[in-house]
Amino acid sequence: MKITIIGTGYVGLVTGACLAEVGNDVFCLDVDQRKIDILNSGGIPIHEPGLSDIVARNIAAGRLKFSTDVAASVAHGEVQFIAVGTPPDEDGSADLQYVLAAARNIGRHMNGFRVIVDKSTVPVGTADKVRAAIAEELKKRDHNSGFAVVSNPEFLKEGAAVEDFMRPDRIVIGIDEHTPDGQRAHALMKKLYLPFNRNHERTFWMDVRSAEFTKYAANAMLATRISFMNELANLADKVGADIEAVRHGIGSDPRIGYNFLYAGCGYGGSCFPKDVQALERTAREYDQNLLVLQAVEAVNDRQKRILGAKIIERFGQDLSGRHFAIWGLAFKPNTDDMREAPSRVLIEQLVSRGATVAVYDPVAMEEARRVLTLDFESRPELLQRIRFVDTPVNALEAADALAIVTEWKTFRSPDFDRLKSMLRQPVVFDGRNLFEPEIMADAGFEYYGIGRSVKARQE
Ligand SMILES: NC(=O)C1=CN([C@@H]2O[C@H](COP(=O)(O)OP(=O)(O)OC[C@H]3O[C@@H](n4cnc5c(N)ncnc54)[C@H](O)[C@@H]3O)[C@@H](O)[C@H]2O)C=CC1
Ligand SMILES: O=C(O)[C@H]1O[C@H](OP(=O)(O)OP(=O)(O)OC[C@H]2O[C@@H](n3ccc(=O)[nH]c3=O)[C@H](O)[C@@H]2O)[C@H](O)[C@@H](O)[C@@H]1O
Repeated sequence: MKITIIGTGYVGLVTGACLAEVGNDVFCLDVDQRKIDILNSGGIPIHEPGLSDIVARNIAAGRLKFSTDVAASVAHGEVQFIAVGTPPDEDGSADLQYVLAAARNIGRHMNGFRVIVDKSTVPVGTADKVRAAIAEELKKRDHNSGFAVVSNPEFLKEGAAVEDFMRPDRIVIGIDEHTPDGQRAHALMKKLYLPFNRNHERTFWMDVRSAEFTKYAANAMLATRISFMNELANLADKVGADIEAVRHGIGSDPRIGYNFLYAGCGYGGSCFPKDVQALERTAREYDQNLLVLQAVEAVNDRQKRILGAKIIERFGQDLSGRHFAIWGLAFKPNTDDMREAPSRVLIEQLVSRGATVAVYDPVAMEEARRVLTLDFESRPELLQRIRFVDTPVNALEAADALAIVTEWKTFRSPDFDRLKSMLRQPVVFDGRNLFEPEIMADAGFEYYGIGRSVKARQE
């Protein structure tokens, strides 16, 4: 099938590459010339395991193209995926300007039946706005090709995006099928996703609004689990319980399960923070307050400061003359994405109190340098206190303590003797509970996990 993907970011690029991989002829559009140039010269603008192989293979096979040519992109695909960003607006609602710009472009150029698929995460009711934007442009041109707007939210995780797309838990498709155009869209979407349903049927067909809502409900539920555990972890620290033991104890109940219950230094990324806010905002438009989600957000804001708070409690409010090593900058492992990363909050907490930091991440160094330069644009003297180093060991030199923010696999089994000898004091703040408190204590470390206070248990 001929497919167009509008927006060649994390979701658009993965969707385009994976749909090409199963034999479709895919045209990827982006307004960012730099991104398109990188892709056309054989590069990949993001770090995503497995993606560069798929992209290279499908470019070579002639099934995957990248361009900034809007008219050509609309002419290409009978199915047009909108996968542009939906960042938070000032009031927390999803900013739909990119989605609606994409829709208007389709209306301006289409010359035949088109299925427009909202892949971006968009609030309930957005498909109606997309439909209206396209209809308005068609009216201006006095043109009346048929079209249908479909919701097909994406559930992939960064760092595992290719695997998640190729082997999804579920495919959610919302179509209002009461029109012939809707029925035609159903047939096309069914054909498109056939290769992903071979092992067993994974598609859930529903109305458009329910599909739009499903995406927010999924992210809100996952964020809730994390904040719930983080809040309990902070209590566990006080009462001398071990949140990891508690996770095992409750996760064994199949109604609860083990996944997404890891306490840590807060969730980041481009999606949980903005999607929780956007759902709250939607509710307010309907005079409803989502009290649980308000708490989820507040707990997460506090949790992102938990490592800094523990460091301040240990070393005092004034950190001048102190130096800290930070391992992990990306918001999660296997990505270079720094959006809403907890590392940014910790770094700000430390350098604004006079400390210097040496920071290391296996893949996000370049992106971290870019993002932190922007974070400290108005306070360049604080940026001077950040040293970017090229190995985890180099970060440790003369540090008063090590703080771990991202659970990269390479951090899991360090040479503890070397670690101890390089740190000025053997103090470790583990924001992702990578290590066992008892083992760390036996090895002579002063160890602070999240919800795993050994000290409290020993007292
Ligand atoms: N990043 C993730 O893991 C996931 C993201 N989502 C959702 O997917 C959507 C996209 O997210 P990302 O891929 O992370 O965003 P992104 O920021 O990586 O990519 C968006 C791309 O759209 C391009 N763009 C903007 N306006 C355009 C236009 N009018 N025409 C063509 N291209 C245009 C931008 O230049 C950018 O390259 C968001 O709604 C997000 O919530 C959903 C599931 C997972
Ligand atoms: O809508 C989206 O963009 C995506 O958002 C998340 O994916 P992602 O943000 O890529 O990464 P996650 O693995 O969900 O991690 C998000 C954050 O939560 C944190 N986390 C995750 C799990 C956990 O148990 N504890 C915890 O603190 C991670 O460290 C990370 O900062 C969802 O998992 C995807 O299903 C969804 O498609």
